Amino acid sequence: MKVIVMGPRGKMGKLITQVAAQREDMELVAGVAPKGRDYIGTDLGTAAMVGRELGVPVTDDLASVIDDCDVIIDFSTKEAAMEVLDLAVAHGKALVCGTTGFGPEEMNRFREASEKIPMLYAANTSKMVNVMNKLLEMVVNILKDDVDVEILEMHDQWKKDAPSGTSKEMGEIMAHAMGKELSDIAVYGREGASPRVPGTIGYHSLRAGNIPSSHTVFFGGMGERLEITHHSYNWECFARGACDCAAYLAGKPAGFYTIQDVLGL
Ligand SMILES: NC(=O)C1=CN([C@@H]2O[C@H](COP(=O)(O)OP(=O)(O)OC[C@H]3O[C@@H](n4cnc5c(N)ncnc54)[C@H](O)[C@@H]3O)[C@@H](O)[C@H]2O)C=CC1
Ligand SMILES: O=C(O)C1=N[C@H](C(=O)O)C[C@H](O)C1
Repeated sequence: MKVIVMGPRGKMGKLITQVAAQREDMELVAGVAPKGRDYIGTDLGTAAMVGRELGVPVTDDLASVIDDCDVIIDFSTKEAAMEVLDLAVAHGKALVCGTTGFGPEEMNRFREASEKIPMLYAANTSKMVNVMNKLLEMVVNILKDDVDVEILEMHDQWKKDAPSGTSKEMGEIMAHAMGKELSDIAVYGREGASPRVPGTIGYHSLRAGNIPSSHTVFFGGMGERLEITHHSYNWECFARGACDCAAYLAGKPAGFYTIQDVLGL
């Protein structure tokens, strides 16, 4: 599978390049970075600190290399992601997008694109987080309105979006299990929102240091509390999952795919 990685000097792009470079089923054909970066034109292996040259460049022009690839892996920014999406559709290329921070309009654009290309969107490519999502669905199905649901997520100080894409996905899964729309029941922060309205899902975001990613869902009952938590120690689990998602798209027809499909959940 021939792969282009967006943002190969970014936190995720670098790790994805390193993981893809080790895989027998993947061949990196280019990295794409924003214009003006001093590493444009250098070898992708050097730019992404793979430990060896890969013999392919970092370019600032996706259009000039896109026909060489089978799939694009994009963990960049929500603005860049829309440009990548348009080019992937125009050139009929598969796309894995793990970027977060999108609103409903942008998510609809991914859905529309999936009529023309194999499109996989995953706000979290960790296997364990997606197992956790199944547990959350199960808890809500069993406990229903007997519990108050609050989500606390922690990330590094540089993260651009809040709440995290993962916590939005978790909220959507639980709201769906409650037969509700997340937009009708989400409460962001607690200031001005106490006492608690039953049946809502509370959101709390913490940003500090270089915390990789933590998500805890609290189910508050009477005289007891259940907490389900995922901690990542670094970003490797997400990079491995991203490459698994790309490999899953090999030979797939146009359609909207998720990491649940990849993991068979
Ligand atoms: N789905 C998942 O499991 C995960 C998703 N993420 C998401 O991935 C995104 C990126 O996260 P990080 O790597 O931490 O950010 P980062 O800021 O370290 O990296 C972003 C990269 O995108 C590049 N970029 C920006 N505009 C570009 C353009 N027009 N063309 C090419 N490259 C461009 C930047 O140069 C930078 O290298 C965020 O939205 C984050 O929430 C992060 C970790 C896991
Ligand atoms: O920015 C991150 O680091 C992460 N972003 C994703 C999110 O917004 O949920 C996934 C993971 O939490 C790491």
